[in-house]
Amino acid sequence: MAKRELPPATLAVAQAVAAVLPDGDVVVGCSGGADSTALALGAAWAAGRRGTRATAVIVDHGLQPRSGEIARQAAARLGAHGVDARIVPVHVAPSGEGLEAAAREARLAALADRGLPVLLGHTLDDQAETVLLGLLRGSGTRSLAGMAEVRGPFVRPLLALRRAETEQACRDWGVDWWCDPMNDDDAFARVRARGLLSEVAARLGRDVAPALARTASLARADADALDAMADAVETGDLPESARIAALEGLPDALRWRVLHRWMARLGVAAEQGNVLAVDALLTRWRGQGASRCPAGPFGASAPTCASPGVRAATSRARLCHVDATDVSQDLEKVLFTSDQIQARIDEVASQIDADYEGRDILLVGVLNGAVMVMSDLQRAMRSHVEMDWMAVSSYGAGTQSSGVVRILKDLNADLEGRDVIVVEDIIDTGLTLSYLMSNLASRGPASLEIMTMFRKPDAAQMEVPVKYVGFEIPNEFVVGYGLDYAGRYRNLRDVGTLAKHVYS
Ligand SMILES: O=P(O)(O)OC[C@H]1O[C@H](OP(=O)(O)OP(=O)(O)O)[C@H](O)[C@@H]1O
Ligand code: HPA
Repeated sequence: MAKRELPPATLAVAQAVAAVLPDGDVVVGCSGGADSTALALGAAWAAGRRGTRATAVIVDHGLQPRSGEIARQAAARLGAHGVDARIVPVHVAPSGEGLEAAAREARLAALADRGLPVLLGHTLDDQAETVLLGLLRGSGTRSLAGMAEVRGPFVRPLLALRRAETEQACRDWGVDWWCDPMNDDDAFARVRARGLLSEVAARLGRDVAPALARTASLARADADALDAMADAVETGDLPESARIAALEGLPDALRWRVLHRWMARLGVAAEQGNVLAVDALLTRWRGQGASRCPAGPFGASAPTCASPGVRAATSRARLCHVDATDVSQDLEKVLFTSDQIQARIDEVASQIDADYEGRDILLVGVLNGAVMVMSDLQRAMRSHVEMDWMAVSSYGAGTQSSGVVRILKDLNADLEGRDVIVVEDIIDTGLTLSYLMSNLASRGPASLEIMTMFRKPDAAQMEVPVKYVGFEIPNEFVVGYGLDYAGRYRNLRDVGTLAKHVYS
């Protein structure tokens, strides 16, 4: 058939195939539907002009009651139009990925079996559905990239054409096609996506498929470029600290890809939550401990991240496991870094030294929270200090003061005539210290003052005279540097606000 004899829709199909037709013979995957029937006819036309052969292969999955008959009818229709058509029966063994995926695997394997390029009949509408499904999967640029025009032996010449065009092309060629009832079966995600696209188009008053298909080609170009850049990141020969610095310096898009590959290689479930948890150890490490990730779907049952390779690659946090429960997810923001806290402790210690020049001081720490500040403060002081401890509790496992202060452990020291400074991690409502101060004042100290690392002025319910304050902070629940929530987070070096999802 000469080109000028082809009506517009058939010409569009034939030209689309001719534009990408590989040299030599090809196989055309054909289901008997309009898309692949038009593709087979277009390929036969284009191959004929080149003097090569296009053989339509109809894979019979044996999954529908009349599948053999349907395949024979499809072959006959093509044969009547001069297309060489073969039927290849396959056995579909259900796999963990579901029957649809297993059928697809078996089909592609059968089509590629001859070692020839394989043309597939996916259209722009299929591409739009694939992008929508990818968007809902939420795995980023790659999942928006849809189907590639060429991937391995598979070539998709019709990605720029609409389904309506392939149907029109079949009509123009005078060939009937098979309407697969599965295409209307809502049990399939793709069918539901198709319905959703029609609804979106109706609601917006415009066809959205072309925009989604354009998104696919833009996203594919971006994803290919970023993947190539991530492939080129090679930190293997660098010492650990340089390796960490090299990764830290990368933009998120590259660093996450590098971490994703590395975790996948170790058999760890490299879903984004886990990647971010590991990433936080690299880029936002503030003393949080190891992070544990479950093994990936094909990995061994236990995480393999305890290997020295894992530690070397990711962690100055001495990472030994990788986990989505990494505490960085539990913090909303860091208010004070360890360095800022230490610098402020030095200032307060100097001030106390100056105020108590020539006097011995008894520091009374309030367990448990004050352990860190007591330890750092006294080491920053030049004065002679003794220390003693009280244990009281008013918060228990919650984020609100119970208002009832209990002495869990009393002092060993006698306060009579002593210069006493009570050391606290935080004053919040003031209930704890207001109770404690009147209790301690009744024991006859020469002087009694308070040093607290943090104070929340907006939360005060009781006025407590505080001589030394590290930092005033907003009225938010904070953790780290001795401050806990339900016993956790005390060992973080920085102090940050606790994300609400942890306690709501
Ligand atoms: O000003 P307030 O509202 O009374 O809160 C301050 C108190 O709360 C915390 O103790 P917590 O009872 O939580 O025990 P902990 O030190 O063992 O964490 C903190 O260490 C203070 O002692
Ligand atoms: N964090 C931890 N413990 C506390 C707080 C806080 O904000 N306030 C009183 N105890």
